[in-house]
Amino acid sequence: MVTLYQNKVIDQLRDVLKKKQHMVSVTIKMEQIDPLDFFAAGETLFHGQRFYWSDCLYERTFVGLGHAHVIKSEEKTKKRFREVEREWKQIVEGAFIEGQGPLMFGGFSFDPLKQSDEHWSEYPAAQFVVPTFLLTKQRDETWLTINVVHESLGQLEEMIDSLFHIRGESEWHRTDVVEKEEVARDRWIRAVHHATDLIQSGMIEKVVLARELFLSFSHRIDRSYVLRALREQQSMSYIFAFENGSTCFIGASPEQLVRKNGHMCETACLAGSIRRGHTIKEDEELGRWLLQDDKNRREHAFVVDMIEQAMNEVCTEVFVPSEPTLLKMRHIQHLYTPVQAKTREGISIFSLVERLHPTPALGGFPKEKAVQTIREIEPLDRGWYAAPIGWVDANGNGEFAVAIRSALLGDNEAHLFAGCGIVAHSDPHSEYEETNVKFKPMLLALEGGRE
Ligand SMILES: C=C(O[C@@H]1C=C(C(=O)O)C=C[C@H]1O)C(=O)O
Ligand SMILES: [Mg+2]
Repeated sequence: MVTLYQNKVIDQLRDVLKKKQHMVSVTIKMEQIDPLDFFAAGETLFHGQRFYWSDCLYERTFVGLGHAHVIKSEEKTKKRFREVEREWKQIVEGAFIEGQGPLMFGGFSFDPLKQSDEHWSEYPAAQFVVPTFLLTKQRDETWLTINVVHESLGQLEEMIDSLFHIRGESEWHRTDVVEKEEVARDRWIRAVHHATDLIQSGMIEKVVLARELFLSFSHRIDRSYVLRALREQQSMSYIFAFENGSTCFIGASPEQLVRKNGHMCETACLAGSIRRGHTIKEDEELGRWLLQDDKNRREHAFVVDMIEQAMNEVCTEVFVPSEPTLLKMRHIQHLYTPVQAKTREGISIFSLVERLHPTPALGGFPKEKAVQTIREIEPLDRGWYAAPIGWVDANGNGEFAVAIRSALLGDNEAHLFAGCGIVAHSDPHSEYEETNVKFKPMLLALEGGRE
């Protein structure tokens, strides 16, 4: 499939590598291929170095194989966003580009100051990768970008050969769950009580508390299988996977953090939840209830107010609808307010991410106090859960989702995460039930599609 262009590309790379540029990035048009077959084809040669991303509207899908360059930051302050931005600019400026240019994909941790758990050890405060091979599918067109830094051309030829074997008939493997454990369930319920006390005493107004579900499996989890299940089951979601060493962070999130294209940018307020109904009638009743429920409207309003203010500081023409609507996913419906704006001169996607993360949908309000409260009372390390994950291209355009409805996969185990917004009148039992609904997308994909 790549072979038609293989010799031409290798020759091109050979020529430009002679110029000793820091990175060479060449894009060629490819035949149509399912991006998941491309992801699966990297299983052996690029295991631990793959990523997958598709946006809510399937406008763009990216699959990365191999690491041409890795940008990492262990910085525990907001400097991490600027460090990544600086390094990315340097790479782009020093690159020889033919075609669309390189793109990097990665994410940030939720809170670098939180004591880190062993299972998140491969996920630092920030990490982005520029893949050796990037497949881009945009509408009906498919492109392959090859980014080369250190690899010898010999290795590259071998890698391209291996991609030639993609036949679009990958085998998928399902594995059985052998153990399911609600981690620190009682501590989480106590934390919710604690949070409502803090809110009622006026210390804080909203705080989001998350908990963990641990699963172990009879066999190795097939990441391509899980991605395919997510793609089939969770329409209108960002589907993502980021492999790092032996683990893979994966999910299907309905929540956009920010998208930037030139000066135009979008973000979204998503908070307030209820399950889907079993019948259309029940579903509509639940939706109407959600739109009018005081507790959920409060949860949502904190997010709208904060995002509107943050955007007004760096944008013009900020448009925020006055009332939320419903966003209905397979298992859950949310209150939703989309926001559009035009960035001021010199405002990068990194500064938007820095400003927005975490919104009160994932942190709380006021921001600093909420993050500190989470750090102190939440019985888990969020790692990259609930944090920004996404891509940035050579022109500084890109998109980030909020990495919820997600799990960290090891070989035979999975850590699933789900949280909910606690406000003054939150009832721990209903919040607990809300997290159960939010675990469903990952559970269904991992359990092999049985509901
Ligand atoms: C924290 C999560 O979801 C967030 C919390 C919501 C809520 O409490 O109503 C709704 C959407 C998300 O912003 C999660 O899914 O883990
Ligand atoms: Mg909620």
